[in-house]
Parts: sequence; C-alpha cells; structure tokens
Amino acid sequence: MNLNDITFLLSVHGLDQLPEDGLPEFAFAGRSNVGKSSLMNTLLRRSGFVKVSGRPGKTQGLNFFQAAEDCMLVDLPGYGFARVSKEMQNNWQKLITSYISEREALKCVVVIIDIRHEPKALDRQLLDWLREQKVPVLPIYTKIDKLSGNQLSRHAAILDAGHGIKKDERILFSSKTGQGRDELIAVLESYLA
Ligand SMILES: Nc1nc2c(ncn2[C@@H]2O[C@H](COP(=O)(O)OP(=O)(O)OP(=O)(O)O)[C@@H](O)[C@H]2O)c(=O)[nH]1
Ligand SMILES: [Mg+2]
Repeated sequence: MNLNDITFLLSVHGLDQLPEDGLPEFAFAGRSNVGKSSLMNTLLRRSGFVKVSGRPGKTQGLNFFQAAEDCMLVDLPGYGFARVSKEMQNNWQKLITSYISEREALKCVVVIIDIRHEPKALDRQLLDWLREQKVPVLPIYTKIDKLSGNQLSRHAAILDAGHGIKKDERILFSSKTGQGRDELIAVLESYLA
C-alpha cells in the first residue's frame, strides 16, 4: 500500500455526506485525546498532516484520507470527552455507529488505547460492540514511549485482561518513536490482499 501519495478527501458530519462505498477503508477510533491523529501522522510519516492538539475533541466529523488507489484511512472523532455537550456526543455516536455497522468498504477498525491508563468502560463497550457486529478489530496500545519496560508489560497485561484481548492480536505503538508502525502496516496490508 502506498502511503506516500495521500490526500485529504473530505470531512463528514452527517450520514448523507458519506462518499460512495469504494476503496477498502480503515477507521481509527479511540477516546478523545488518546492519540488517533498522531498515530495516523506516524503511519503516513507526515507530521502535522492530520491535525493534532493538546485540546481534547480536536477531531470533529469523520475525516477521510485517500492513499493512492489503495485504500481510505478514516480518522474518527474521539469519544468520552465530557466537555462536549450530551447532545453533540449522541450525534457523534449515532454517526459513528451507523458508519461502522453499515459501511461495506470498512475492513477493520483500529481501536487505540492509552497504555498508561487502566481499562476504561467506554473502550470495552466499543470493543464488545465491534465484536458483536463482527467487524474486525485491531487494538493498539499507544504512547508506550511514556512507560519503562517493566511498567509497559504490566500495563499491557492489565489491558489485555480487562478488554479480553490476546497478546498476539494487539500492537504496542508510539507516535513519538514510530515503534509499531511496521506491524500496523503489515496488518492493514493483510486486508488488501
Ligand atoms: N509521548 C507521546 N505523546 C503522544 C503520542 N500520541 C499522541 N501524543 C500526544 O497526545 C496528544 C493528543 O494527540 P492527538 O493525536 O491529537 O489525539 P486524538 O486522539 O486525535 O485527539 P482528538 O482528535 O481530540 O480525539 C497530543 O499532545 C500528542 O502529541 C505518543 O505515542 N507518545
Ligand atoms: Mg484527532
């Protein structure tokens, strides 16, 4: 898959704005501020291409990026951010769940989790719901550069247990060092074969 030829296609705020089903799609989901946009920049090796901020709730709408004639990468708005109104949260949820459950082109949802935190109910809910929907999931534990070796394996094991994730089905990642990037690309490519 060619990640050098990447273009921003559009930002979708309602179901009627979704582009026609076409190229295989990979969606990136996770709590607000977990590092979804940063992970995409690291994947693309283009710092600042996908907007990143210290302010949670930066990504609004579903942002579609097209990689050559290969696939689409979809940056989803983060969930679980209290400062966004309930009504807005509900709208986001409706849009995202409709997109995920109805989208034929969607091959896999990359679920990004902060390695430093304890298992969170919202992440578990998303994972369980995706499993129910039979949508393939790739869990990624990110920000691993913030932990030392010992802490890292301990936290990873706690998240595995809390979310029912097997060690060999998730990826340890850092947007800062690029660790995990090759593994991520390998998994995405396996869906394009
Ligand atoms: N050290 C470190 N910091 C990271 C990593 N990934 C993201 N960050 C930082 O975490 C903050 C949030 O990153 P974003 O990529 O904007 O997170 P997001 O999930 O897209 O956030 P929303 O769009 O607001 O939901 C930024 O300050 C990033 O620099 C990582 O792997 N390591
Ligand atoms: Mg973002």
